[in-house]
Amino acid sequence: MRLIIRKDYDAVSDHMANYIKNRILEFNPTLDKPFVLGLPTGSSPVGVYKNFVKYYQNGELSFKNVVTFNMDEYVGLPRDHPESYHSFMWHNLFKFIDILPKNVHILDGNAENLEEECKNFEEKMKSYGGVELFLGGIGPDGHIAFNEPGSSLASRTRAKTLAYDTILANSRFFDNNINKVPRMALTVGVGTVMDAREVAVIITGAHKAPALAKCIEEGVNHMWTVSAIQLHPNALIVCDEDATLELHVKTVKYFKSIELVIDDLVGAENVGLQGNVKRYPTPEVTPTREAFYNLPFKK
Ligand SMILES: N[C@@H]1[C@@H](O)[C@H](O)[C@@H](COP(=O)(O)O)O[C@@H]1O
Repeated sequence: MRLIIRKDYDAVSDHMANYIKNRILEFNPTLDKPFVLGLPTGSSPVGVYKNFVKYYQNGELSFKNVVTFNMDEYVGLPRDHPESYHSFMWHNLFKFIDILPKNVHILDGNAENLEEECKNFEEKMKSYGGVELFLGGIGPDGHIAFNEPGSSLASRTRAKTLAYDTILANSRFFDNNINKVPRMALTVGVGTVMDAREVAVIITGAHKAPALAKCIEEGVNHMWTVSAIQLHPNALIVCDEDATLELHVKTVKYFKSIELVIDDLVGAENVGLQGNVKRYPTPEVTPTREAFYNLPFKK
C-alpha cells in the first residue's frame, strides 16, 4: 500500500486528480477499451472533480471513453432531489465534462426490485471487464461507500441500513434534521471495491485520523471496513497532515521516506514526488504509473 501525505485538502485533491489523469492518459482508452472508473460522492472527492473539470476545459483530458460506476445512492430519495447522489454527480462533475450519459452508472435507489438492481449493477461492471480504478472516500468510522462497521469484507452490491452515526453525519445536508435523512442506501460492497484493479482513497481532516490509524497500523477488521485495502495488491491512500494525527511518528516518517527514496532513484526533477508541497504538482513532471513501478536508476 502506498500512503502519500500532502499538506492540506487542496494539495491532496491536486495529487489524486493528477494521478488519476495520468492513469487514464496512460491507459489510452478507446471506444472498445474504455477506462472504467469507480467514483464516490461526499466532500472528499469535490476537489478532485474540480480538477477533472479543469483538465477537460484545458483540453488535457477527455472522458469520452471513460465509463463510471458510482459507489452508492440513497434508497427512496427522488433522483432529482438536491441531495441524491445522482444530483451530486451531475452538479459536481458530469454537467461540465464530455462523458457520455450511457457510460454513467449510478444505482437506482427507487428501483422496484432493489435486489435485482444491485445484481444488475455488478453484472454491468463485469461486462466491462471490471473496474480499473476505484476512487473512494471514507466516513470518520472508517466506512467505505456505505459499508458501515460490521459489514462483511466480502460483501457485494446490496441494500444497507445506515448506521446512526452516518445518519447524524449526513443530516448536515438535510437541514440538520436527522428525520429527513434516508435510512437506507444501495451500496457497492467491500468486495466489489476490492475487485477493482486499483483502489485509491482520499482521507482528509483530523476527524478521520482515528480511521486512518486503524486502517494503516492495525489489522484488517470489519469494524473499519476501509482496512480491507491492506489486502489489495494495488492500493493508494492520499491523506492530509491533519489525518495523520493519530499515526505513530515512525509510520509517518516511513511513508515520507519512501517518497524521498523514489525521488532519489528517479530524480526529483523527473518525478515531482518530493515531500515539498510547493514544488508539487507540476503535471508535466508528475510520474506516470509506469514510472512509479518501473523505476529507472539514475546512475
Ligand atoms: N457514502 C458516503 C461515503 O462514500 C463517503 O466516503 C462518506 C464520507 O463523506 P465525506 O467525504 O463528506 O467526509 O460519506 C458517505 O457516507
